[in-house]
Amino acid sequence: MSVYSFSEGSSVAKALGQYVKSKYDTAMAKHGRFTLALSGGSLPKVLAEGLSQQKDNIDFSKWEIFFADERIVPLEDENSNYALCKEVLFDVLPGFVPEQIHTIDTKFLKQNPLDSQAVADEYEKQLVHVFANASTVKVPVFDLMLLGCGPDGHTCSLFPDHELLDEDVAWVAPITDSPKPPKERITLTIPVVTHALSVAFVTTGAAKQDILPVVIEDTTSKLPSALISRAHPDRISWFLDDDASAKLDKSVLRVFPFQ
Ligand SMILES: O=C(O)[C@H](O)[C@@H](O)[C@H](O)[C@H](O)COP(=O)(O)O
Repeated sequence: MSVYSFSEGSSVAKALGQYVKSKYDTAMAKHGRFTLALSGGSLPKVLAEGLSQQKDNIDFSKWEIFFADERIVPLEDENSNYALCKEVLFDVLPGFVPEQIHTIDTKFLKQNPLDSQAVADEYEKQLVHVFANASTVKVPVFDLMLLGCGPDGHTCSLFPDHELLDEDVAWVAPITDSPKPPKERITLTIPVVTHALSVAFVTTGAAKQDILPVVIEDTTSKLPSALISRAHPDRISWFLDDDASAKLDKSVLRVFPFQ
């Protein structure tokens, strides 16, 4: 596991941009496209800042984008992860192909009651379609997942002690009791997240400093972020600022290789 800490947010963004560019280069050399799963929360803005420094050397039309989790709301709703990413990323950086940005199918929102399982199943079909010829294993293999980590150790919409942590069949699952609002969401499941070739957690601010030692240093932790970090430590990077990393043992920190 590579844990990086930077003195300020702009340095986190710059490093994240360099890291994503290197994963994009590797994916392009390998299969001519870049498959990426994105979280909501604070991540999209940091990513946008980092990518704006790399944009001249990236062909965004080669990006195939899914959401690591999504709130079941209209696509233009202020709670939509897609809406947030559209505002700060897709509408700002050049070349994204709308058909390659995979949103939830909002036709289900017209139903009453809402069938969140149907939303998850349809999203899974989009994954099947995109990864049909690419995967030799029975789980999609993303080039990169960019995730957040909540102050309780959740990531995607995988929350501590939730039954979804045991899901080992579905690629996409609904959640109807999310402790972080809104309650109704879909999320990629742990098998999909842990099959990604690379996973980066991007987490800043003092509100995260108590949970990070548990997630990163406690090898028995059952918190979702810890379970994912431990599955394949060599594929995991953490991008933190010094407020977030303040209570980590300094021996876990690595020097960021691109600087
Ligand atoms: O849709 C969501 O709610 C996010 O995908 C969620 O999993 C987020 O990544 C974490 O809650 C961290 O959010 P912050 O980075 O804003 O703390």
